[in-house]
Amino acid sequence: MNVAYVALGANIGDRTHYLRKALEEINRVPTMRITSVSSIYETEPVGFDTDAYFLNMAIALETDEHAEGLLAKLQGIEQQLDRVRNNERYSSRTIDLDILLFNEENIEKNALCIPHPRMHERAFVLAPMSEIAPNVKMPTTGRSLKQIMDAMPERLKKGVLLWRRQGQAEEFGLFES
Ligand SMILES: Nc1ncnc2c1ncn2[C@@H]1O[C@H](COP(=O)(O)OP(=O)(O)OP(=O)(O)O)[C@@H](O)[C@H]1O
Ligand SMILES: Nc1nc2c(c(=O)[nH]1)N=C(CO)CN2
Repeated sequence: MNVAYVALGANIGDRTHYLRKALEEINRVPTMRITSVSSIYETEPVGFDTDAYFLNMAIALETDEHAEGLLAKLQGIEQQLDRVRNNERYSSRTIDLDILLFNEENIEKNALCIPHPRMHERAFVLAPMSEIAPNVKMPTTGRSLKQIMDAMPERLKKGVLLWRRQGQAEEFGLFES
């Protein structure tokens, strides 16, 4: 059994619909089981210019898939949930599912880098991750996610606001503790 952490992001369309559907679709795959779900944060877009704010969250899951298999399943769910890809570096999306960590593995392939190479500099990833995995360490540096979040400059954190607290989103079902 493998343990993976996945970041979810949505900034166009009915954002909560897409987050909820992504959680449902992940849990429907027989080889994947969600074990924790963070709060949802509303976050200022980072790295590209748009007025469409994101909803971001993170989940932990157990899976029998290896990392590439998990990526393929998550990409299938992105496609099913209206994700349109274009040639731009970053663009708005109905749903984004990124693998952050997979056990304590370091993977550096063209199509798959784990830990996710930009996770340590993204408050929209670290805020939800430091709720569900505060003591989990980056296999690269040995620093815990909470340590990294706490050390992050205020200017990077200020675009990340708690939007719906963990456990208070009944319609997600999965939030029930
Ligand atoms: N850890 C990872 N999780 C998901 N995709 C990854 C990962 N590492 C590499 N990739 C590759 O990145 C490609 C682009 O993914 P995507 O379009 O979701 O990027 P993005 O979310 O826009 O940007 P970012 O990677 O900065 O979050 C995917 O096709 C996938 O092969
Ligand atoms: N706030 C926010 N900004 C982003 C996000 C995201 O999920 N949230 N994802 C990106 C590419 O993955 C680029 N910028």
